[in-house]
Amino acid sequence: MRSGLIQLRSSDDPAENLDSVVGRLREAAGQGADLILTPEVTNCVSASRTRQTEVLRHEHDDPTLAGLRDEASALGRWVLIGSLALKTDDADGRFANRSFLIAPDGSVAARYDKIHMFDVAVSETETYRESAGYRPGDRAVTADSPFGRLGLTICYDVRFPALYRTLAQAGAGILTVPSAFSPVTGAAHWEPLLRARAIECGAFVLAPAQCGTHAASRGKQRQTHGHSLAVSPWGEVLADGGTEPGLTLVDLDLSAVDDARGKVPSLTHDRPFSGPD
Ligand SMILES: O=C(O)CNC(=O)[C@H](CS)NC(=O)CCC(=O)C(=O)O
Repeated sequence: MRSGLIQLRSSDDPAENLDSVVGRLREAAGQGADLILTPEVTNCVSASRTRQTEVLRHEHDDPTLAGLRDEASALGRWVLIGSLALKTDDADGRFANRSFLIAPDGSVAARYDKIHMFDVAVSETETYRESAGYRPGDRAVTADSPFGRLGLTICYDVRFPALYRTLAQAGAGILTVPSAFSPVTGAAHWEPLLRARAIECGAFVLAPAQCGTHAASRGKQRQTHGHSLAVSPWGEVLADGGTEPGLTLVDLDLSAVDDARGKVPSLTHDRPFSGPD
């Protein structure tokens, strides 16, 4: 099967972002992609609560979700919307950071809310507090497709290997990690983390990414690492999307999952242990 990783430099204007994603989806379908993936916060990259409150919508009337469902069915392809920032009915006004798997008939096959929140001080001048704006999820999600079982995750989740082990042991052979990684942590950690998850799970890792310099908010320009990555179950980097927006096509030989797990069956070797005291 052929996968297509869409790399975006999303702005804080959802209509503009929808236009560019639809263009890339058509390009990917034209090149024969069966499963097409977009990055985290495909609809809007913004650190301004005011701007988000103005432009974001609830899932039931979100134009990006509606538009991408229509496009998936028009093209007859599977589409993993890495995530959409969406309004919720929570009293504290926090948003959801939600990933969607769309089937070729346009239906929502699965939805996943990012569990782990990026509350991190990368340096004195670069800090993130995702939990201030977003409500974390609390459920691991898999979904069945013609390409086997998918395990859905988002970005900072990649640092929590227990989630991936759970998904792999639940039968996922493709793990999705749509992201908007920070440039500093991206340079140091992005590739090794993704390769480690692929190796320990014996699973393909597909990680479409945001890249470049995004719209300024609160006087600060947000930058993201790019380098959309596809990794084989043996841990090899199959493709790297570089630093510019674009489309990366990757052919996946799905038998590589059983091959890798046959050679190193570590997923079946968990042992109970006690301590430390
Ligand atoms: O901000 C939004 O609108 C959506 N959320 C994100 O982009 C999140 C929180 S800032 N980014 C990450 O999780 C990057 C993780 C990362 O860079 C690392 O683990 O090192």
